[in-house]
Amino acid sequence: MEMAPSTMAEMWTKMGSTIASFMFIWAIFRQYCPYELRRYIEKYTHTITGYFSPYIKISIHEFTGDRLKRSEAYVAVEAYLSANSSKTARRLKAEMGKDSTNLVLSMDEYEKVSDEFRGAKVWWVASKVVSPSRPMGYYPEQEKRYYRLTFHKRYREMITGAYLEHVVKEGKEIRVRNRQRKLYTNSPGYKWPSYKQTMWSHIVFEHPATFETMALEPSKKKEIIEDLVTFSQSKEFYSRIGKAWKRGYLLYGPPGTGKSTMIAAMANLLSYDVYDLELTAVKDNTELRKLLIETTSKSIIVIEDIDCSLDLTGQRKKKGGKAMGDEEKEKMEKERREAKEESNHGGGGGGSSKVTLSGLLNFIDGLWSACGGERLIVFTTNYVEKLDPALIRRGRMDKHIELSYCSFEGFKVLAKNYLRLETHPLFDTIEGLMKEVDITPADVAESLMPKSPLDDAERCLRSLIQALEEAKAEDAKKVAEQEDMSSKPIEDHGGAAATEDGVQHHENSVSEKA
Ligand SMILES: Nc1ncnc2c1ncn2[C@@H]1O[C@H](COP(=O)(O)OP(=O)(O)OP(=O)(O)O)[C@@H](O)[C@H]1O
Ligand SMILES: [Mg+2]
Repeated sequence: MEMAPSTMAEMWTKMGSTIASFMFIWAIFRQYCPYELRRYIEKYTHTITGYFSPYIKISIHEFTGDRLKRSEAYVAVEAYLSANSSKTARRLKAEMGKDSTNLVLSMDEYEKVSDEFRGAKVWWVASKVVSPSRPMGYYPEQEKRYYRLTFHKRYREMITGAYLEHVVKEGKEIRVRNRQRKLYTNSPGYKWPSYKQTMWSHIVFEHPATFETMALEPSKKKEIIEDLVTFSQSKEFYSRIGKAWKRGYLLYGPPGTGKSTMIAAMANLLSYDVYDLELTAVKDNTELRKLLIETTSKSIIVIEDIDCSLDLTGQRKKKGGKAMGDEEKEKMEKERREAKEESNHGGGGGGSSKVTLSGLLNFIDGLWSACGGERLIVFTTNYVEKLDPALIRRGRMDKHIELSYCSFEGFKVLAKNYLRLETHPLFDTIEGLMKEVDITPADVAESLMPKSPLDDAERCLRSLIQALEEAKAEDAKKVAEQEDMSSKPIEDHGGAAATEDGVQHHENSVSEKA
């Protein structure tokens, strides 16, 4: 029997208004019903519908019990769905992708997408639970995001086994492929609000340095690359020998010899993130541990100028006593540290850190340091001899790499990079001069940099020759002054002190120059 059109219309209107009233009442209920009561009702509604529904639901939460780190499963599902849902989802959100060149689409909150696996259909929903703000209103509402997977109970075994394995595996692969590498900092310049869940701030890591462009003796370069690659492929080995999967590198040498550049090259070689840890901005050992826990796998934790970051040299100073001329040296050293701190961190260090040497040692190889895995810890310093031996012993800092003045081989790499020159008649002159004086790769690079559009390769090489000749004249002047001073009997002590200062350090480096 067919219904009259007017009756049909009435019925639709009635149904529409019933649904609208129900939704209105539900909205009012959600708004004014106490949070606990609402959760209680929702819980029992789910239990009752669960008895009748043939569907199974699995939730994957962003933060699990300990709430310290995003759950790995959530992150993998997020990546999997971003790649697979952008063609079917109707509401998408866009984020900047790798190398900041493209937008990556992923499903928006409350969006539902379907997926198929070996003939079984499943549905994914991105959702969140909003917990209410605290009574004093100081902390804002907290959002707990999760993905919910729904599927028919007849596929239970396959979905909980093979399908979820497939999602996590593919999600992880997608993440590695699309990963936009990040440079993190804990510097106070980027103060985080107290309710924010992470203590690190980050920007995209875009440093172009590679080992290829680094001026370094070829055999040393090869050795470092092999060491890094072996480390990154040794997951099984580390677990077999019962050691946390991490490795410490100590980079030391005079300013401008490429320590920071090498860190960027390491990150680019292994596709790791970089955590630039500013120790003076860390309140105490507890905060240091929190920062460590929040670092992710496949990363390099860097502490630059470790000798300037903490008073890790205090014990040694007390033991050694004061030699003649030490006061002046100490003053100069203090100025150098302050200048370094300011240039590295825009003067934001503050210096009120209560991090101790033992806190730092714990950070490097305590129990907490093993969480996460696949991590490099890199320290840099200009004065390796000033660091506490405990800090840099093998096992903590496994590999000590000295970066020294530029060798002729190093110069050739720079000439190739900067001027596209493999050989030139002026190379012989440069080689001769480089044997006589020390010059940092930073100074060579600066001389080879064209200063005007008219500067051709030859002009740049001549500019380097001039810099080398000036350095040679400067050295000769210093030697003459020293000889002059040591010829006076009263200044014998001065001569002794001089063996400890920069000149001595300089000579050591010459002998090690490639
Ligand atoms: N070995 C090198 N190969 C190529 N370029 C280099 C090298 N060393 C230095 N440079 C150039 O010099 C600049 C300064 O180098 P870098 O900042 O790495 O020195 P550093 O050793 O970290 O100095 P500091 O001790 O003052 O921090 C870099 O931008 C880079 O262009
Ligand atoms: Mg540096």
